[in-house]
Amino acid sequence: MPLPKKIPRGRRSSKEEEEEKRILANRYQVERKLGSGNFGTAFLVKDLKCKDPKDPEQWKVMKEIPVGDLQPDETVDAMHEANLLSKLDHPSIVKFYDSFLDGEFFCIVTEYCDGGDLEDQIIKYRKEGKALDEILVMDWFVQLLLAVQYMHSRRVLHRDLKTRNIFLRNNMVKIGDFGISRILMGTSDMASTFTGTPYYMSPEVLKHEGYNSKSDVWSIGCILYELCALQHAFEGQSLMGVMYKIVEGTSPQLPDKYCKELQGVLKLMLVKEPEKRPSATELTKVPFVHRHIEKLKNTIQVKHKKDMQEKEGHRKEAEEIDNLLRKKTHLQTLRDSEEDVKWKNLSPRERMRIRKQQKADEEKKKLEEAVRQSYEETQLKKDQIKSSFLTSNAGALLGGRATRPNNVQVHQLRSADIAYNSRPQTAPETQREEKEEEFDVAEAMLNPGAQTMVPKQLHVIVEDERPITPMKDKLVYDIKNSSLDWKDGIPDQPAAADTFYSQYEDFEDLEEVDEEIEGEAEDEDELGQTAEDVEHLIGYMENALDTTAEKSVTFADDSVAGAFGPVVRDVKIKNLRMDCEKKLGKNAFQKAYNYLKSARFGDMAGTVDENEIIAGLRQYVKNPSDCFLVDQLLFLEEQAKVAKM
Ligand SMILES: Nc1ncnc2c1ncn2[C@@H]1O[C@H](COP(=O)(O)OP(=O)(O)OP(=O)(O)O)[C@@H](O)[C@H]1O
Repeated sequence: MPLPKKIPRGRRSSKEEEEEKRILANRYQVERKLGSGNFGTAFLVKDLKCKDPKDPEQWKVMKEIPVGDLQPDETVDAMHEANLLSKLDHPSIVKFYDSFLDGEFFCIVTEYCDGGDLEDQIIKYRKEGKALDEILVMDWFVQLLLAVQYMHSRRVLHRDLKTRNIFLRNNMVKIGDFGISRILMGTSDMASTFTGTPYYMSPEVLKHEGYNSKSDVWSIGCILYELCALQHAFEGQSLMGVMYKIVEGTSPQLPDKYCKELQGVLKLMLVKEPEKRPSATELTKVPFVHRHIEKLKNTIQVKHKKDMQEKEGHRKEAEEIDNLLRKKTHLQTLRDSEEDVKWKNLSPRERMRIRKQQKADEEKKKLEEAVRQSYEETQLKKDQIKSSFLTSNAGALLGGRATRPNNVQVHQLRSADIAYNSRPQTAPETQREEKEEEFDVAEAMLNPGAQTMVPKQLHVIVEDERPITPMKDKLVYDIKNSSLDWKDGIPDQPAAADTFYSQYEDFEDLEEVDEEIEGEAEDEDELGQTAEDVEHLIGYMENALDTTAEKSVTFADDSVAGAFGPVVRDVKIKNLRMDCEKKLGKNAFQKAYNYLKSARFGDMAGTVDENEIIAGLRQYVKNPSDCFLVDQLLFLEEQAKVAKM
């Protein structure tokens, strides 16, 4: 998984930078703000408990929800609910990790999904003028259905399913905020209708008939429609218009591109009466859905098997490299300690011999350097001789004898190879031949008479007053035998380790190999995480395909008092008011608000129809549909008033 993108420093306010330094619960370091929702603010955080800086699981989401100044005993229910949620685990549900109180905030820590949400996808497709492929729609829908089935079988309702709450991670969909509304709002009837956007609300919820498991099914029906049509299932110019369509309107039609069976599934999910609407489990038994679960299971299984084989291949390769490196280190250690032991076991005579050879090694280096320098100087001299000879004796060379320069001596040595053999190894063979050729010409110029007398195999070193001594000659001979490799306790040919090292010629150094292995391990981690999810999903699909599975029942939440309810609701109302002011401007907002309040709940209530209300709003705002949020605000304020009575 790619690490979360960083916002460039310049684009962050100093407050945001300050935010980034915060560490909560001694564990979560705020990285950046992701956005604000109905209840609070979401942040990307780094889990400091994850020690591996490359572990993608270190990135989590923390939602900070203002809940006011509560006594610890007032939060017991919420904490208990949160604890239960953290025990649930499904590959298509955003994992709930942790929760804690931090001052006046209730904090929830969940899995981070880096692939955006379904609303983003819908907007993207709409902008590009494209439609989502039916198979992709069904792949996502099946995952959503199985996730809802899982939660419902544990008697947990979502209450706020919408495309903005469904995330993508590693090409799998994941539902966020499952069970959160129960923690925050409890399960009172008041809470049942208290959600943000109305587009996914079921008729029974809008009619205050209570929220139950079928209400979640309605919401995924709306999501299914939106994925196909790229617009809400129930649209309207005003909140009331949307609500009216949900309660009274007909079921929307999918675009022709999608098959009749899919249209049939949608129709089942958008049945107005919850008792006639199928449960998530019943939907998995609808032949079209059942077949798709089977198809998806097979596709995932084949791909998973291939991924696993590839992973196994990578793992084996990484293991081999790892083993070889271990052997290499081990061998080196052994070799070092062997040398220690063997050194101790040597006789004084042998030790003396080795010391001598070590000394010879050092001398060898010195001599090599001296020979190299001498060689270079000689070449330089020859060049000088050649050019001065050619300029000053050109005539003589052409017609008679050349003059020999005074400061040059020529030494002919029987131990001929020495000069070249002890030359630095880097001198290429061709260069060597060229030099020999050059030398012969120079020699001919220096000593034309001797030219035929110099045997071809003899090499001559030209030195500036520095003859090679017998002592040096002897050292050069010693160099050839100065290897310090071991065999049977005495220096010998290169050890097996060198042959072993040669396998690593491709690697610049050990660090590079380590990085390579680390990289493989990282891929493996990511695959490991995905693989786990995939295996779980296959398991859930197998269960869903089991026709003997029990039939599910409709249920509503068990009664839980939402301790945070009143505060959370007030925060939501405050935020909504701010959003309205921002959208319409303070002045226009206030006028539209007063007018709508009177039309919905005041003097005008029941005397004007929806068209008249829209026409009335035109006095204050250019686009009456911009007052959608104002309607929502009024609706929430009314609920809060009733709740306080
Ligand atoms: N698990 C997650 N992984 C990645 N991004 C997330 C996650 N949860 C939330 N976000 C992002 O954080 C931002 C705020 O999310 P939040 O859920 O608080 O509000 P919302 O979804 O916009 O509205 P609502 O409160 O109605 O759910 C959004 O941009 C959302 O995409």
